[in-house]
Amino acid sequence: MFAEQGRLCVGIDPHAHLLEAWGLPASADGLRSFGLTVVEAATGQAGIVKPQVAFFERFGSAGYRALEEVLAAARAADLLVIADVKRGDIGTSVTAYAEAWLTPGSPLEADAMTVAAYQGVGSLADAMALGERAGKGLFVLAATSNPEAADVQQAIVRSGRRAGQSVARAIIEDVHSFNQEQQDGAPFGSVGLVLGATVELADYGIDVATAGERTPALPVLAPGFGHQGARVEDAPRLFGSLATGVIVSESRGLLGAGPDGLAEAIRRRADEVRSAHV
Ligand SMILES: O=c1ccn([C@@H]2O[C@H](COP(=O)(O)O)[C@@H](O)[C@H]2O)c(=O)[nH]1
Repeated sequence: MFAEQGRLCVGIDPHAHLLEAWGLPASADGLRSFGLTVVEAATGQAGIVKPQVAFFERFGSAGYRALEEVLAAARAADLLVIADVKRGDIGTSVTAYAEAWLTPGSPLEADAMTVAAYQGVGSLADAMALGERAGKGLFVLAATSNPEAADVQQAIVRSGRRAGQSVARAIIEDVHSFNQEQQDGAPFGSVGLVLGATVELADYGIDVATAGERTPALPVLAPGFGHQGARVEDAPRLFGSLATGVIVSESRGLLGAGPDGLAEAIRRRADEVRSAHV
């Protein structure tokens, strides 16, 4: 999929101001139209879409019904779907979240989901194993794109085998250990990281020159392009050896061109991503 369709991930973030600009109602029907329009515009141009589930949750069960249709349409169009849900909890509960989003045939089936390791990467172990068995993926938040997160994510772990590493670095190492244990000959691990394109990974004690030299390779979901200020041409410098696994994720910067100019904006950004050799 990476080779054929490239690494651009188009966010499906139906902000209220975008619904209005697109001439859509602020309702579950508006979300459905918005999501289906993004899916249509991305098809054949980008390989991946990422619905931001928060916007659908605002409309309760009707929002979830709209989301189910958008997920099904994206998967039917052969787009990979990353459900941006950022779930985290004790192990048994986070596993139930994984069952909801990663079980084949489930109403909310996606190809991957985002999860939070605040309760420890170990709390995600069963969910990660479930994803691996189902041929699905998880992206664990590590160094996120929002500036408020730096204090927590750069904090130094005090005990255990990751002592002395930043929280973000420790999460990367734990995820890599899981992928190594599961290794099945696939070039990429089933679990990846969220590493924002707005941050300098050196500030987290991560050396991008070597961080990506791993087998299996680490998938990286990289939000922060466009509206948050990161530029596609900077991706090779920002991610270094991790760049082979980077998914360039952008929402508002592309969605602002919609609905009429969205397909063209996606086409142009997908070309930029290819030219940047990410
Ligand atoms: O570190 C993170 C993790 C997730 N996000 C999500 O990505 C999109 C970004 O939207 P833009 O409009 O391109 O800024 C949004 O859904 C966030 O919740 C992130 O930005 N940073």
